[in-house]
Amino acid sequence: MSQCCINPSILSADFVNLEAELERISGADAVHVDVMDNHFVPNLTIGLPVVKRIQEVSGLPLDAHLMIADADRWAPAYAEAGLASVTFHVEAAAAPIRLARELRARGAKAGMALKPATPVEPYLDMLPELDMLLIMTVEPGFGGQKFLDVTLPKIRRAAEAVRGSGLPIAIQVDGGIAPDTIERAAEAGANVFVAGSAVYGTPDPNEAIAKLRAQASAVSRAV
Ligand SMILES: O=C(CO)[C@@H](O)[C@H](O)COP(=O)(O)O
Repeated sequence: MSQCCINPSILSADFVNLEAELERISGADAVHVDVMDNHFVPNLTIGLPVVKRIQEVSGLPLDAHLMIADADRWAPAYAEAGLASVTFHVEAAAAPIRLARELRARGAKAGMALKPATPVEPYLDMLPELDMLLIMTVEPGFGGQKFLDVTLPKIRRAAEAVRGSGLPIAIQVDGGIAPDTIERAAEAGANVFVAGSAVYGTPDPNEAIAKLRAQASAVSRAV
């Protein structure tokens, strides 16, 4: 895949003016929605009712990243709500294969996220059950953190396994993605990039999206 996707995280948006903030990222590929429960991560954001409303007013597909405990119980409702993709954390799922199947059965793409310290190897057999692997490039919980270079070998390993499988599985990265880090992540094999502060922290979010996409796509074409 040479055309890379940029999914801005609305964690860095102004939550009081979300509808206007969505309009500022109209050039994005999808809206990345971070759901945090203050259990799985030490931060609290929004839940299903707000996500549903965002879905109603957004002209873009929604890409939900569930940083919540007991994902087996709560994630299927996000798929039921019609979101394009629903990503749960493997560390928070008792039965990840069953959960991925449930998400797909409800019409969503099934994504599985790994924290920086979680190895990918034990889960490579699961690839046929997934549409996306999210390799966290910071500890989940907060925007504005520094990209962890230590995650690059894991991105490489995941991308290599996906290529070997021949399956159309996206490799998403999330955390510290910015003009000075996106090329490293793309070179390692990522093709869907979540960016919060590097998009909303600029005067023109759509311009930031276009630049990030061009940077990543150029690297992706070259490798
Ligand atoms: O999931 C998370 C944080 O847990 C992310 O989606 C952040 O919101 C990304 O923010 P930046 O690092 O791009 O500022």
